Order: sequence, then structure tokens, then C-alpha cells
Amino acid sequence: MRIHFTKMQGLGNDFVVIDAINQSVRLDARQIRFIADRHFGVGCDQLLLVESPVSENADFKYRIFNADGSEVAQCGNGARCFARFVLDQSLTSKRSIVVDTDAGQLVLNANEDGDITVNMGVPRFEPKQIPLLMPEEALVYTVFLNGDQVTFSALSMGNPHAIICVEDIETAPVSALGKVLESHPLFPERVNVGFMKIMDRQSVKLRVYERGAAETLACGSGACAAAVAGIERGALERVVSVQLPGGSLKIAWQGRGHSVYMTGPAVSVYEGQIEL
Ligand SMILES: N[C@@H](CCC[C@H](N)C(=O)O)C(=O)O
Repeated sequence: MRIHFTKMQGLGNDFVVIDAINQSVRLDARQIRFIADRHFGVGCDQLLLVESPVSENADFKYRIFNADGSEVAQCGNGARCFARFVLDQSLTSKRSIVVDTDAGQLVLNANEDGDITVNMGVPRFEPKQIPLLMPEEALVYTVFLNGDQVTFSALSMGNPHAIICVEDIETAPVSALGKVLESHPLFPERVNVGFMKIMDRQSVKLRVYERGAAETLACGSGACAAAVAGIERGALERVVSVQLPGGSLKIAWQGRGHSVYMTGPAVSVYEGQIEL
């Protein structure tokens, strides 16, 4: 099977995006791991499949797979790249696009300046919704790992996130601690682990160890989760600039019960074909 794909990136979080409307595509986890492999395949953090919508009021459905082959429900940078893809490929001429995802419907707006704004949905805090095996909701949770106390916020942006506040973002133990927490039994579906340094009330620095992909240059849902956690802790205003290794996102959240809005770039890098 020969598949046509587009290589894309949002702040260096990179994607292989495949039109599964105009080509017949069925991929198993082994094939996804092969495509995502940076030495033997194309290389990407996530693979996105663009499909026909399942609900009447949606324009498309898109599915998200991590580099390890696992299918997941939410991807912030992926949502912006998906919007850029359907516009660039002339699959739609709408500037406001409704898309079905496994985390519910998202609305994406293509702005005049080329950036994309995504309504990322309402964050969930109840442990069962994250999911997190804790008896009740708390502002911060504590766990002991190899004798060290680790304190984190936890919430769902349609996918699970733990956010740890750090003093020094450069030396934060992203790989070591991120890997351990990602697969900790407290998180039955694993977790994305963000390390956040609060710079001032409107800006943070963030590095994310992503579930199924290790540390990436940016994580859009992680940026939303970090901003929400900081706002919940009373440390941040309602509009936050999140600086990731690959660039910055603007995150806006009016508080509990409201959607989170994420604005940032999405770029097509090249197109190609791969034989599976
Ligand atoms: N890079 C993404 C998140 C991709 C999914 C995540 N690794 C998960 O398993 O939930 C983003 O930009 O949000």
C-alpha cells in the first residue's frame, strides 16, 4: 500500500497527516510506529488521520495516534495542523471548521494572520474523568517516587495531564521524572507530564513529556492544561503566554465550566509518499 502524506509541524511538535477521505487507508499500530520512526520511517510525534465526519453538523473527523501507535483523543498542535491541512488541500473553504474527535467536537478558526484558534473544550478536574486514582479532587496531589515527594496538579483536556511547578525549567527532570510519572499506576491510562516555570502572572515556560511520544518541542493540550492549573492555583491571569521549546502559544480561559482557547501557528513542511 502506497500512502500520500503531508509532513507538518506546530511549534516543532511534528505530524504525519494523511487524507483518509480521498485514499483508502487502514493502519495498524505496527505500521504507525514504522511511519513515526525517525530512522526507518518518516518520523513524527503523532500521526493524524483526516476522515469524513460522523455527526451531521461536523465538517470532518480526525483521529490522533502517538508515535508508539496508541490512539488518543486530544492533540492541541495537531488540531491546528489539521485545520491548516484541510484548508491547504482545499478540502474545505470554511474559515470556521467543526471537527469530530474522540474527545468531542472541536471548533477551529483560521485567523487573518495565519494563526489558528482552537476551542479546546472544557477542562475536567474530577479524578475519575482524568483518570487519576485518587479518592477526591484536590488542587494539588502528592506522590512519593523513590523517596522523593512530587507535587502536581492534574486535569483532563480531553486527554490526561499532570503539571509540576519547577524553579528551573532548563534543569527540570523532564525525561527521568516524566517517564516514571507517565506510566505510574495512579494514572490507569498513562499521563502527559508538564514541567512549568511561572515567569509572571501572564507567562510561563513549559516542557512536556508526552504520553506515547516522550519529550516534544511543544504540546498544545499540555499548554492549555498548564495555564488552567496556574489559573486554578491563583498564580496566573486568564490570558497566558506559554513558552515552549518550539515557540509560544496564547491560552485563554475564563474559569470553571468554560472552554479553553488556544491560538498558535501550524505549518506544512513537505508532501511525500510511503510504501507500507
Ligand atoms: N502533542 C499533542 C498531544 C498528543 C497526545 C498526547 N501525547 C496524549 O497521549 O494524550 C498536543 O499538542 O496536544
